[in-house]
Amino acid sequence: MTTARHIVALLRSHVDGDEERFLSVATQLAAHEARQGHGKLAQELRELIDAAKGKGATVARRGAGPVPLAQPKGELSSLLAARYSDIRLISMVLASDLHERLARVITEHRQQERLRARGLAPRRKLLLVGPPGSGKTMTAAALAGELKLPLFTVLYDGLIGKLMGETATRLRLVFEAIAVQRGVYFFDEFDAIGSQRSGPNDVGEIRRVLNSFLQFLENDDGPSLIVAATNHPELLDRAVFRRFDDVITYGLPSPQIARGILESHLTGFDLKDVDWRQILEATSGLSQAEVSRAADEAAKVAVLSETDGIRTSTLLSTLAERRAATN
Ligand SMILES: Nc1ncnc2c1ncn2[C@@H]1O[C@H](COP(=O)(O)OP(=O)(O)OP(=O)(O)O)[C@@H](O)[C@H]1O
Repeated sequence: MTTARHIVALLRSHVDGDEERFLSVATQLAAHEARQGHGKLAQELRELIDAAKGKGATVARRGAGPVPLAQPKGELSSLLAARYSDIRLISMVLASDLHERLARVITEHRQQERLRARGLAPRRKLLLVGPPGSGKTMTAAALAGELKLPLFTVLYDGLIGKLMGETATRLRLVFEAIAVQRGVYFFDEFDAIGSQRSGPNDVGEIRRVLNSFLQFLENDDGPSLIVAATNHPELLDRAVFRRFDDVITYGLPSPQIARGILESHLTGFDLKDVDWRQILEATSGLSQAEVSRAADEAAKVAVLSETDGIRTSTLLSTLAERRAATN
């Protein structure tokens, strides 16, 4: 191939976005120049090709694939449970303001290098507050799923020690992991840290654990997301709220959200006979989790009666069952 032909082939592979072909033609060009006795030029081309290959691999690692999941080892294995999540934000039925806040966290995380380059910090320490079953855990999983990051759930049984100072030492281990292994770290029932219900009944020790947590949280400047969730914000020290980049409040579902959850769980079933006014009245006071469960139960009834149609009476009874179960 002549050099002009090489240039045509290079441009064509560039236009087609065919990087492999682009690098292969560039390698042929380097060999061609070497044969012509242009050793220095050939060497320069080879170095550029090697650099381009390395860059391509880094981009592929960062952009496309999920961040590799290193299972916690040694003492960490009793402190963190690791998994991948395939939940996406779109799997959640959310009020638009809540959706926007979570989407903003995702965007800021994806663009964190751009933000950091201008001295700006992405939102990465979140406190989720709301009643049981309102979607806090699902949110942590959706953030991990969207960002292709492993989800690490902090295991309190392992974390909370009986001996003085033990909990703070283990917390340090968790924060060391947060700094080195990129992921979404989820502290569910966050009030367990520093509340009377958990550690030894020594108020001084409880205070120390909370202070350690706040100190570690403040010092952390790594690439991981830290998500804490609580059903009991009233148990949290006021100082805690300030240390998070965002405090996001969850509530019970509005009738519109409840309908969205029912419809999404009953995709593929015929809902034309459903009396939504009655159904939505019956969802009042139930959590997102209970509404989801009721939808799944109604789906099972339909499948087992070999029908695609969901009846109002079935949904009313599965919703009533969930209400009875929560009371
Ligand atoms: N916004 C939502 N959209 C769709 N389904 C939801 C939503 N929120 C919750 N769910 C359903 O409810 C289930 C339980 O929710 P989740 O575990 O996230 O609640 P939680 O707030 O973490 O509860 P807890 O405080 O008891 O841990 C989810 O697995 C999902 O099926």
